[in-house]
Amino acid sequence: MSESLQTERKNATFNIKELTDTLNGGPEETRKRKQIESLVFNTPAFHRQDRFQLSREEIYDYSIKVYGELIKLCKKENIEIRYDNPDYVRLVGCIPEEIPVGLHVGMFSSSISDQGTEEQQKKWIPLARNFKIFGTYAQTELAHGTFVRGLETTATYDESKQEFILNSPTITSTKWWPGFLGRTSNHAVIAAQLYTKSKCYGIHMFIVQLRDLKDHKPLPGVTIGDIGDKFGFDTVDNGFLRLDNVHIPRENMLMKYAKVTPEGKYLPPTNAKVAYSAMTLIRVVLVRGSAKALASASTIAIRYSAVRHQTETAPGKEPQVLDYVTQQYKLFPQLATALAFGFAGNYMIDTFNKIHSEISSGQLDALSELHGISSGLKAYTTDTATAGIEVCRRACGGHGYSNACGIQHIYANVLPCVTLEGENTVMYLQAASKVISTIKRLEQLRRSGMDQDEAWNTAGIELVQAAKAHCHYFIVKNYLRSLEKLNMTPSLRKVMNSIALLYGNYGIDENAGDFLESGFMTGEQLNLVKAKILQLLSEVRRNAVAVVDAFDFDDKYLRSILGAYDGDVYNRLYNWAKSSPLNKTEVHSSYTEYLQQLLKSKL
Ligand SMILES: CCCCCCCCCCCCCC(=O)SCCNC(=O)CCNC(=O)[C@H](O)C(C)(C)COP(=O)(O)OP(=O)(O)OC[C@H]1O[C@@H](n2cnc3c(N)ncnc32)[C@H](O)[C@@H]1OP(=O)(O)O
Ligand SMILES: Cc1cc2nc3c(=O)[nH]c(=O)nc-3n(C[C@H](O)[C@H](O)[C@H](O)COP(=O)(O)OP(=O)(O)OC[C@H]3O[C@@H](n4cnc5c(N)ncnc54)[C@H](O)[C@@H]3O)c2cc1C
Repeated sequence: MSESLQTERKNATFNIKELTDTLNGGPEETRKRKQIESLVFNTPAFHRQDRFQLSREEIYDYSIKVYGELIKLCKKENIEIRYDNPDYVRLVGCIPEEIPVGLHVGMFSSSISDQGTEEQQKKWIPLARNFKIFGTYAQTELAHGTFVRGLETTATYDESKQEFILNSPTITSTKWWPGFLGRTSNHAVIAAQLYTKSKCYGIHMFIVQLRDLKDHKPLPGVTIGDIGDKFGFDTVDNGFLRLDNVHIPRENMLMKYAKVTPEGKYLPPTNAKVAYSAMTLIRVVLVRGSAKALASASTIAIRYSAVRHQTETAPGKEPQVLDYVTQQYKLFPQLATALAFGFAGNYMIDTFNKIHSEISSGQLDALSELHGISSGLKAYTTDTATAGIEVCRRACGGHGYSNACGIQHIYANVLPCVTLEGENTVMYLQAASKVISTIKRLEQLRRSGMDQDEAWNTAGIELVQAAKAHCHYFIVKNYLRSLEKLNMTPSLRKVMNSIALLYGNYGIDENAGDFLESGFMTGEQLNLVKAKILQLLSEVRRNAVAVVDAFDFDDKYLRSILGAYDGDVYNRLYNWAKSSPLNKTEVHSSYTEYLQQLLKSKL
């Protein structure tokens, strides 16, 4: 165990276990989490030491193996795989890979349970829940992701056969990006333009079988595959799909809200946007996901900064890099943000559960409110977490660039979240129709003769800024309210208050221009904010390692040499280097193939 980390832990002014329990929702919740986690951490099949040295094909193979192991484990332990089962959420939450179960449960099955009739649910949900079928959510196309109404895939009703016929009429209508579509899924919920009696009724969802259940071969009319290598998400076979006259029974259109009768009559839903429910669920989940990702990266960078000593500041004294105020100014706001987003994530899950049960019972009034807040917070938290994770990586210096750091993987998997489930600018704009002050500006533009679309586009930058400011304000308010409600010992409360104040003051400092421009604060007041931040950084310094310890990430989850609990960074780094595939033999084969020739040549 690193002496530096031991000292940090000894010097903490609060009880680490108390904070872990507080963040988990009580000691009993911590116990349940640890019990579930031990199932994963004690099953060797979930872990590969050489994970970061595998080829793309091997990584995909590994992710499917993990998927299978997870399903077996759930069956053995009697854990029902559904997104609203806390034990399942705990279990899947300690697997640090993207595996197909997320989309299968979170988008494929949830679309059916939210938008399917009782009969459809009776037929499909047991098949999905028992993994007799593997599903994904195929909406995005080559030419249209954001503009859902512009999708080109068609589902045309043929009343003589009571079937829908699905087609990708153009290259641009090829489904593109859906996760686990390329090689894994045999079914998909597909978004397509519904046609009946020669009239288009817009986007609706259809369950389509894509592959044979016996040999997994694509069914007639289905052309399907992986879209190729990406920045990250290397476990995922994001796919392409073309449909050529694929027939499905009428009953495969999800018909809880919108319906097509056997005779081909279209019956509209009370709110067409109810068809977007799966996207809303994942946007909500991503708020908590951002918090967890930033907490993981903060843990690695803060532990490493306590172990790392650099630059002799007095004879024989090389301080821990965590003692430099500049390092604290990089890292402690990330720690504070992770906590703030954690509370925002809890708020979103509670709000989602409340509104979701209203929607299930047919009351759709709060759908738009849920959409506004989930869009804004999804964008704000994924944007901020992505930037914060990179700050953590850079704070690890040179070793931060090695895959041994562990932050790269976190970054690569959070990065697409600023695009998937709604590109963030577009999501901010969805949240901005909800911010009162921007309406004034829009009215001004309208009075100057612009039409609604023109005015909206012209005010776009301000609208996005307003949405960001609103999300930030909401998160600060929710953070302070959540702390007030928690039952904590005075020593823990003191630490948590300092971190919350740091979050608030740092936010003002970062956006100082806006506060000055609006006349809300003077330069003198901003100087007070800066002084307060310095004071708070020194308060947080003493407890920083203990706070990240309280997140309680297992080393098997973090997979970081720089951020492991024992801080034995240098021995581990040396062993990591020795295990590099390039070091397998004493002399690499390229020597005899090329270098030796060069040495022998008479150039
Ligand atoms: C962090 C670490 C985690 C790691 C891994 C996680 C893995 C995750 C895996 C996930 C894999 C990724 C999986 C994927 O990526 S799945 C694909 C995700 N795709 C998208 O998210 C597409 C984004 N685009 C849209 O959602 C729509 O097209 C938007 C919203 C832009 C416009 O829409 P549309 O073109 O239809 O517009 P309209 O003009 O007809 O209507 C506008 C009106 O509609 C209201 N409205 C709009 N939407 C909703 C809604 N949902 N609930 C309630 N209401 C809604 C809106 O407020 C407005 O209301 P009002 O103002 O008129 O009253
Ligand atoms: C890793 C990953 C996984 C994915 N998984 C799935 C999946 O499982 N299923 C699925 O169906 N899809 C999936 N997607 C697709 C994803 O949902 C879309 O890529 C996303 O919704 C963005 O759409 P787009 O690609 O069309 O971006 P575009 O809309 O083309 O964005 C390009 C630029 O245009 C801007 N822009 C677009 N419209 C507007 C506007 N109205 N106002 C202002 N600016 C605008 C954007 O801000 C952005 O800067 C996935 C994508 C990725 C990267």
